[in-house]
Amino acid sequence: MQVLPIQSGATTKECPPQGRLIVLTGPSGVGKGTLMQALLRRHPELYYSVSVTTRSPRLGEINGKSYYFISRNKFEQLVAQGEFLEWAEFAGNYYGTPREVVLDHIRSGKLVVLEIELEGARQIRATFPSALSIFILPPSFPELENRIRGRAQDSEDAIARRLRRAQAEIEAADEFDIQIVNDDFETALNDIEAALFG
Ligand SMILES: Nc1nc2c(ncn2[C@@H]2O[C@H](COP(=O)(O)OP(=O)(O)O)[C@@H](O)[C@H]2O)c(=O)[nH]1
Ligand SMILES: Nc1ncnc2c1ncn2[C@@H]1O[C@H](COP(=O)(O)OP(=O)(O)O)[C@@H](O)[C@H]1O
Repeated sequence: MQVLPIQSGATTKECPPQGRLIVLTGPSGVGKGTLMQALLRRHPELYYSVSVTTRSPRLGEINGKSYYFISRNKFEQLVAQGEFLEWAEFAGNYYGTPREVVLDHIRSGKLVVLEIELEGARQIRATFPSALSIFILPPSFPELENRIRGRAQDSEDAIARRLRRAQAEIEAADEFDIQIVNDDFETALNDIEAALFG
């Protein structure tokens, strides 16, 4: 007996585009931002959600591109108005994902990618069970410290806070759908692509 394919190409084309939320998380300094930039360069069709933060801009960061930089008062006002899909406090600053713009892009069929810390990623897992969550791991803890120091953009105090938090974050890796070790950069990038498009 001949087995026919279940779906023809024509049927697939008639389906409405399927939007999805993708979450990239992992400890500070593991390379999430660098991986995300490379991913966006290779796949301009992805929609990257620019977060809102109360942290001060680093050298070269542009308001509206890296983050929307706002005051704590303003952030708290936005929280009270329910403007965030998720938000968290990290190393003394607030970070949040704007709700409406993300939902609009998912509704219009886009793959929407978030690069956020652990607490926010947990909130997304709870509220969006269909989201794909990817946890990026460092090859080792000393290498993570090297990367944070190598970036040379944080004070000693901020580095210490990030490292303390990183240990606990790494222990949460298994809560997420996929774990990828960012040792060789190209390999890690290919692994993310495989998770998204493979
Ligand atoms: N929950 C949450 N975390 C965010 C958001 N935007 C960025 N983060 C995370 O906040 C942490 C600190 O970010 P940042 O100050 O830019 O430092 P870096 O990513 O460690 O270089 C990182 O783990 C980011 O992924 C957000 O909208 N929500
Ligand atoms: N696979 C890798 N091997 C070596 N260094 C890396 C790798 N991936 C990222 N880095 C470097 O590590 C540092 C931290 O990366 P970053 O993307 O800022 O991390 P995060 O966004 O997770 O805080 C940067 O200097 C970046 O160039």
